[in-house]
Amino acid sequence: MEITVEQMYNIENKGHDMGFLKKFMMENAGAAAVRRLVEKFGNVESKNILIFVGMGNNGGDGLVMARHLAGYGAKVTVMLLGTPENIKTEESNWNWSILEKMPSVKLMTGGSTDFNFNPDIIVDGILGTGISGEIREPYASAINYINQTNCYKLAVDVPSGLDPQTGETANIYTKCDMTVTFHKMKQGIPKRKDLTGELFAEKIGIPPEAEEGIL
Ligand SMILES: NC(=O)C1=CN([C@@H]2O[C@H](COP(=O)(O)OP(=O)(O)OC[C@H]3O[C@@H](n4cnc5c(N)ncnc54)[C@H](O)[C@@H]3O)[C@@H](O)[C@H]2O)[C@@H](O)CC1
Ligand SMILES: [K+]
Repeated sequence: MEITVEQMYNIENKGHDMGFLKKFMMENAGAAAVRRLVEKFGNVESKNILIFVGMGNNGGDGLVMARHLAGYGAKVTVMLLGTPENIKTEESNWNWSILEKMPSVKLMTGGSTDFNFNPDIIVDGILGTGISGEIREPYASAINYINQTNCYKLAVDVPSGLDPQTGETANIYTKCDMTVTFHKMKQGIPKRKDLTGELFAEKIGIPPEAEEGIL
C-alpha cells in the first residue's frame, strides 16, 4: 500500500505521542538503510563513504548511518550542509552530538565539495519529505557534486529533489542506485525508478496502532 506524505507525518506524530519517540524511528531508519548497503556490498570495511546531511530529519537519518557504518569499519566522512547551530530538530542534534565524540567519523560543515579523496559510496541525506520549492544553496551544489561523481549512491528516503508525494522533480535532483524509504512507500517515489534505483520500504518500529484513524 502506498501512502501520502501527509499520512506519513500523521503516523509519525501519532507514534511519537504513543511514546515511540522520533529519535527511535530515526535510529531504525538509519540502521535499516545501512543493512541494505552492507548486504549490497558484502563488506564495507575500509570503503570511503561520504554522507551529505541536510538540516532536517532526512539529514538525521544520515547521521545515524554514519555511526553505524563506522561500526562496520568504513571510512566515513559527513558533510553537514550548514552549521551545527542551525540543525533544525532535536533528534538530529542528538545524533550530531554523538558523532562529535567519535574520532572514527570525519565531520565537515558548510557544504564545500572540495574533497581530498574519491568516495566509493555517497549517501544522499539532503532532503526528504520536507522538500519545498526549487533547491537552494548549499544543497544545490551538493546535488551537482553527487551527480558528477562516479560511485555508488544511496538515497535516504527519496532522492533529493524528487517530491515523494507527486513524483515531480525540482530544478535539480540526485540520481541514485538505491533508495531506502521508511514505514510504507510514498506515492510519488515509485514513479521515478530511473532516479531511485533499487527501491526498498523498510519498517522502522512504528506501532501499527499509530495508523488507526489515518489509513
Ligand atoms: N516521517 C517519519 O516517520 C520519519 C521521517 N524520517 C526522516 O525525516 C525526513 C523528513 O524530515 P523533515 O521533515 O525534517 O524534512 P527534510 O529533512 O526532508 O527537509 C527539511 C529541511 O530542508 C529545508 N528545505 C526544504 N526544501 C528545500 C529546498 N528546496 N532547498 C533547500 N532547503 C530546503 C527546510 O528548510 C528544512 O530545513 C524523512 O524524509 C525521513 O528521511 C526518519 O527520521 C524516520 C521517521
Ligand atoms: K534524500
